[in-house]
Amino acid sequence: MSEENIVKPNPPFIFRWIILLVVSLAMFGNYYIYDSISPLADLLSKQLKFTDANIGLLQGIYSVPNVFMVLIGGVIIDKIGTRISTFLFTTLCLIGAAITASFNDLTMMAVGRLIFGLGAESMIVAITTVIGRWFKGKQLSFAFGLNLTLARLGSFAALNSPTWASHFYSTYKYPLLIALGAGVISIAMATIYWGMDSYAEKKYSLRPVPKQDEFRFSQIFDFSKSYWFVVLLCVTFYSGIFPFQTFAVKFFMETHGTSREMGGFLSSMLTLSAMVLTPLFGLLADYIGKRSLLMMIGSAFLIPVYLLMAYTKINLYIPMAMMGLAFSLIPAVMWPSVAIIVDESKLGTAYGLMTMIQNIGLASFNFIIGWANDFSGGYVLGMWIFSSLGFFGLLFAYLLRKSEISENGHGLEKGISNVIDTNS
Ligand SMILES: C[C@H](NC(=O)[C@@H](N)CCCCN)C(=O)O
Repeated sequence: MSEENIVKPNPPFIFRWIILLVVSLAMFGNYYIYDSISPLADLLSKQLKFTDANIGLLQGIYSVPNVFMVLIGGVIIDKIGTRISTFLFTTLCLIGAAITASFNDLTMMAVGRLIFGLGAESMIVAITTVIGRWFKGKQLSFAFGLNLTLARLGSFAALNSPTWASHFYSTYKYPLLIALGAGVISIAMATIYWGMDSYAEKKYSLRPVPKQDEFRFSQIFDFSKSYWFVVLLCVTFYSGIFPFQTFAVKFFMETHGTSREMGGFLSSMLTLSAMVLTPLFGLLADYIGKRSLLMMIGSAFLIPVYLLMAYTKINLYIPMAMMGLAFSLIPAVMWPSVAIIVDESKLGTAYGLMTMIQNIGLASFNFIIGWANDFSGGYVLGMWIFSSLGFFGLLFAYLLRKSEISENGHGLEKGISNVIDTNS
């Protein structure tokens, strides 16, 4: 019998979950490297005399290549496959982390962060494609939720490294070497994934990699108003979170007198709450619908938190818990909303475009806030900028709701409970 005629069995159940674990650990390393700068900010400014604008540059430059890269990253993944592309993008992350850890001048450290950024976002897209391939028609949303939880564990570990790796915080260099170690974990996992996926292709019957429409500029004009409100909310929301985290530890230390350990822990509260609550809020939204309303509530939480921290001596757990709620609620509802609003054939373009615009915001606001801190000699101006971003987020979520409850709505406000009601 020829090899083509042999009917291959489906992969065993456990194989799929091991693949998920392996690629999620690769993403753990990616998120660790991304968040390794913020707990170091005060050391960089003391030992290397970096300004806040320099620190903003180190974080913001990650996003610069992604303004172009995420769009072509999808095409590369389609062309060369998920195994090679995951390995290639992860290698870029590792090289970037190695360069950042090897130099002590701003230019070369920034080049390292740029190369890391070049690989990191496309690596996330490649891993998302892997999960889509292995879990489509199975427990896809749950698998994505677990993947994000393990990835955020990387952020959590990095932000709390001043506690569990306190001995290494005598110089900025050692924590960057730990981040390089996280990159080594990523490349090891990308290699194991390559081996497992090749083995599975020979032994088992697998779904083909789902093809997405290639990006065509004209498609942008086909997207609905609701899609654009989600994109605008995405860019304002994430610009109010990730660039805040860039300076958070230094801000807590200098303005609220916390230790570096405590500052790192407070910042990681966002990540911790998102690890636990994001899948739960996802379930809530699936059940009750009301997605734009939930995004309005999440945005409303954000507006006062920065001003509370800038002007009062409030217990920092309170604003950070409010921010943590927003950081759990909005992503849980926002990313899946795109799949409801946009036609499946354009989903790749829709997510690519959204991530591209998100990265424009992340780059700009890391630079702007760093500059604002240096210019004003404090953090109040930056906190007003963040609070305004919260206000615009609320406005876009409100406009989204208006559009969704009109006759042009896409069903964002409908949940499983409505379907049950209608059917009963
Ligand atoms: C799902 C979402 N991911 C992103 O926003 C990425 N484009 C950027 C991740 C930056 C590294 N922490 C998220 O993490 O909420």
